[in-house]
Amino acid sequence: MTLESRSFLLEVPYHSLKTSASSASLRSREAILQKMPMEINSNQSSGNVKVVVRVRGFLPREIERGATNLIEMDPRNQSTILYPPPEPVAGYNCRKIMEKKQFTFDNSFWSFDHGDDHYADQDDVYNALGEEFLDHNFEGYHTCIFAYGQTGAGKSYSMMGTPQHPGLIPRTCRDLFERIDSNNSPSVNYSVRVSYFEVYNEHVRDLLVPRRDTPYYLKVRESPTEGPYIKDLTEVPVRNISEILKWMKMGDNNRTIASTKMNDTSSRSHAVFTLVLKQIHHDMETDETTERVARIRLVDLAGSERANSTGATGARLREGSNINKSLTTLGRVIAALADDGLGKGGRRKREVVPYRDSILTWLLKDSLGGNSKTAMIACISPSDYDETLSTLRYADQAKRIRTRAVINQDHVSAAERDAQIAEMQDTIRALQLSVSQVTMTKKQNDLQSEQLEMYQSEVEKMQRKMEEARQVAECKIKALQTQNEALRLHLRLAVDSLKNPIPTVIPPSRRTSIGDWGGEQVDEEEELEEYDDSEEDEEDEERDELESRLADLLQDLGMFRRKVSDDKGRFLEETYLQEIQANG
Ligand SMILES: Nc1ncnc2c1ncn2[C@@H]1O[C@H](COP(=O)(O)OP(=O)(O)OP(=O)(O)O)[C@@H](O)[C@H]1O
Repeated sequence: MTLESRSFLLEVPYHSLKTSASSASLRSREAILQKMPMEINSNQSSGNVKVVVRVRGFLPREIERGATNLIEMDPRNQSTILYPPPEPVAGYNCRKIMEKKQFTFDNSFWSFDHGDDHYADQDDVYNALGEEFLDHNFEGYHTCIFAYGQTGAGKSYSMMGTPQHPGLIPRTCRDLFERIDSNNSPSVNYSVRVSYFEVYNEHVRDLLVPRRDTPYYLKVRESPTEGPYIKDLTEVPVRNISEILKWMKMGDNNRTIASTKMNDTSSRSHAVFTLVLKQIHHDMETDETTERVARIRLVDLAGSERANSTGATGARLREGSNINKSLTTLGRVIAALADDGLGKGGRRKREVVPYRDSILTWLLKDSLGGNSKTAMIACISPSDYDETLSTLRYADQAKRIRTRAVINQDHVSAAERDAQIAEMQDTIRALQLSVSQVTMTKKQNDLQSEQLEMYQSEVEKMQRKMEEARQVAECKIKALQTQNEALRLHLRLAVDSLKNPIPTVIPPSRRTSIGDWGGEQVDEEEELEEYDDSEEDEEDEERDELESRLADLLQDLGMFRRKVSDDKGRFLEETYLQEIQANG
C-alpha cells in the first residue's frame, strides 16, 4: 500500500501561516490555497514509535534569497501542514502536482521564529521527549532517539545543539547524572558507560579514540544473545557530568563534517552516541539483588539530500551517495516494519526486513524493530517543498512501526548470587590456570627458540673452527711429508755413497812430470805405500763418520715418523669429537 493511497484528499479551511519571509506573496496565495485539495495523513497508527517533527527558522542564505515559509503547525492537534511554493521553482518538473499536505505527529515543534508564543526551544524539545525517554531508561528499557531530515534542516542542532543552546544529548547526560546524584539511597548503585561512533561511507569509526592519519575502521559482528555489535568499540565508564561531557566533546570534534552548499558544517556521517545505565538495587531484608541495564541511543543521521541541491562533486558526491544508500535502506527497513502489521484477510504479514543491507540499519536493528522504545525527530527546513514532503512521509511511515520493548531486569537471590560468584571464581581460576599455562608454554617456547638460536650460532662457530683445524692439519701433514721425502732422499744418497765409495783422487801437488817419472821411481813407490797407509786411515775415519751420521739420520727419521703419526691421530680424533658435538 503506497503512502498516496493511504492518504485521502479533503478541502480544509486555510489557517494563516505563522510567519513568512515574504508575507505579500503569501497573502496573494491565500485565495488559491483555500481552494486547494489537501492530502491528510491521519494520526491513526498501529505503531508505538514516537514521531515528532521540528521546523527551524530561516538561515541567512534563505533570507537573502527571499525564501517563503511553507510550513504551518497547529499546537492543538500537533498537525503540520506543508504548502506548495507560491511560484514554480526553477528547474522543477511542472507535471508533478504540488499540493497542500497535512500530517499529524506526536509533537509538532514550531522552532521557526522566536517571537511566536508557541516557539519550541531546546528545553521544550527535551521536556517533551528526552525527559520521558530517560524515565523509561530508569525503568530498565532500552531507548533510541534518532534525528532524520534534509541536510541543514536542524538534526545536529536538535541532537547536540550549541554551547549556548545544548541539544538532547548533553541535556540527557546532565539529567541522567542529576537523577543519579539526587538518589541517596544506599541500596542502589549506578554505573554509566559511554561510547560514540560514526558510520561514514559504510565504515564504522570509533569517535572516542584520537583521529589517525590512516583511517581505522571497526568490524560489526552479531552475537546470538546481544544482536549486532561493534567489535573493539571503546566504552568508557563515566562517574559525573563533567567526565561524560568531556568524552562527548571529544567524539563530536572527531566527527566527519564538511561544508556543503546547504550547510557550512554538514555532518557527513551517521553518529551514534550511546549510554549504558546499570542500576543495581540490593534489598537488605530479602538479601535479593535486582539489576537493570538500559541502553540509551541518541542518533544524529547524516542529511538526506539531492546531489544537485548540495552542489556536491567528487568525494562529497560519493559520501552523498553512501549517505543516501543507508538512508534508502533505512527507508526500506521502516517500510517493511511499518507493513509488518495485518495483511489481507486479517492475517499477519511477516516481511524480511533488510537490516543487513546497510551498516547503519544493521546496527540499529534492535532500536528499529526490536527491544527498544524508539522516537524519531523529523527535522524540516521551512522553504523546501520537495525535501520536506519526503521527510514528512518518511516520518509518517515510521509512526506505524511497532517495537517490542521489555524491561531489562534480573532478580538474583542471595543463594543465586553466591552460586554465581562461586561459578565465576571457578571460571577465573580455570582462566588463570590456562593463562599461566599459556604464559609458561610461551616462556618455554621463547626460551627454546633462544636456545635454538644460540645452539645454531655455536654450531656455525664450531664448523668454522673445524674447517680451520682441518686446513692447519693438512698443512702440517704436507710439511711432514716433504720433510720425510727429503730425509728418505738424504738417506738413500748416504747408503749409496757407502756402497759405492768415490775413488781417491791424488792431489796434483804430489804428481811429477812424465820426464821425471823414471829417475824417481823408487821414491814414488815408497811414497805410494806411505800414501796407501794414510788413505786407509782416512777412509776408516770417513766411514765411521758416515755411519754415525746415518745412525743420527735413522734416529731423526724414526722421530719424524712418530710425530707424523701422532699428529694424524690427534687430528682425526678432534674431527671425530667435533662431529659428534655438532650432531648433538
Ligand atoms: N531550531 C533551530 N534554531 C536555531 N537554529 C537552528 C535550528 N535548527 C537548525 N539551526 C541552524 O541551522 C543550521 C543547520 O543546522 P544543522 O547543522 O543542525 O543541520 P543538520 O540537519 O544537522 O545538517 P547536516 O545533515 O548537513 O549535518 C545551523 O547553523 C543551526 O545552528
